[in-house]
Amino acid sequence: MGQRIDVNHLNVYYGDFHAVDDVNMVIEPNKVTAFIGPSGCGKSTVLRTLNRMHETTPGAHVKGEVLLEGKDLYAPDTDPVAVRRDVGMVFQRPNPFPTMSIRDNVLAGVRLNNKRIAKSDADDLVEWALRGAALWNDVKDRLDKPGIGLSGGQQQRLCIARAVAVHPQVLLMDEPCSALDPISTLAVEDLIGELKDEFTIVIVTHNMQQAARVSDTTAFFNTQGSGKPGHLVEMADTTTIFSNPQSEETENYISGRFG
Ligand SMILES: Nc1ncnc2c1ncn2[C@@H]1O[C@H](COP(=O)(O)OP(=O)(O)OP(=O)(O)O)[C@@H](O)[C@H]1O
Repeated sequence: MGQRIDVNHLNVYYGDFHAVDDVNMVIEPNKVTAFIGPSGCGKSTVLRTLNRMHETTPGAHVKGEVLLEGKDLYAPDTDPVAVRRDVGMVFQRPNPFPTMSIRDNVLAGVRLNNKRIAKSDADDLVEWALRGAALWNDVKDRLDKPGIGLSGGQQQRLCIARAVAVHPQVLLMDEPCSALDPISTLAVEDLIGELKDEFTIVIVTHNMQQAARVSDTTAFFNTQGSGKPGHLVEMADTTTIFSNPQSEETENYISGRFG
C-alpha cells in the first residue's frame, strides 16, 4: 500500500539561494498528485526533497519537515538509502543501465540494496515488476538482451519496473513522459493510473492536459520571478484546480496567460 506524506514548512536552499519558500502540503496515499507551474517555480526541487535526492547536489539543503506516514525523513537517525528504497524515483530521461540485460536492469535496485535473492524468486520478481510496468508481454522472450535495445517508451517502462521492484511506498516521477512520443506517453499515463492502487504517486509535469488526465490532486507552484523562491499557491482536487481554482494566479496559469 502507498503511504501518506506530510510536508511542513519546507524551505529548500541551493547554497545561499532560497529556492523554495515554506511549502505545506499533504500527499494522500494511493492517489496521483501532480505538481504543475512555470519553469523555475521549484516543482522538481520539492519533488527531490521527498526522497532526499536533492542531497546529491552539493550545498542543497532543507529546513522544515517531510513525514512519511508520520516518520521524519530528515531525522538524524534516518538513513537516506532507506528513504530512497521507500520513496522511489523515475527520471525525465529513461536511464536503464546500458550494459545490463533487461532482467538485470529490473533487479538492479534490489541488488544495490544488498538483498540476496534466489533465482526462482528473482524470476518471479522480474515478471511481477515487468507486468506492473505493462512491459512483460513486450520483453518476456528477450529478458537477457540489453535494456538499451528497447524503444524510448519501453525503456521508461523498464525504469518504472526497476523502481517498483524494490517495493517502494511512494513513486516520484519527474516529467516521466517528456522524452516520449505520444503513444508511449499514453502507455505510461495508463500505467500511472494502474500503479496508484499499490503506490502513492507524485508526478511533475509541464503538460497541464497530462496533469488533468492522470492526477487526482494538483498542486500549483509559482515564483515572483527569477532569483525569487518558488512557493505553493494552492493544492486541491484536480477537477477543482482546473475548473474552479481559488487563486487568480492559478486561473491565469491554467488559462495560458503566462508560463
Ligand atoms: N542544482 C541547482 N543549483 C542551484 N540552483 C538550482 C539548482 N537546481 C535548481 N535551482 C534553482 O532552483 C529554482 C527551482 O528550480 P526547479 O528546477 O526546482 O524548478 P522547476 O519548477 O522544476 O523548473 P522546470 O519546470 O524548468 O524544470 C530555480 O530558481 C532554479 O534555478
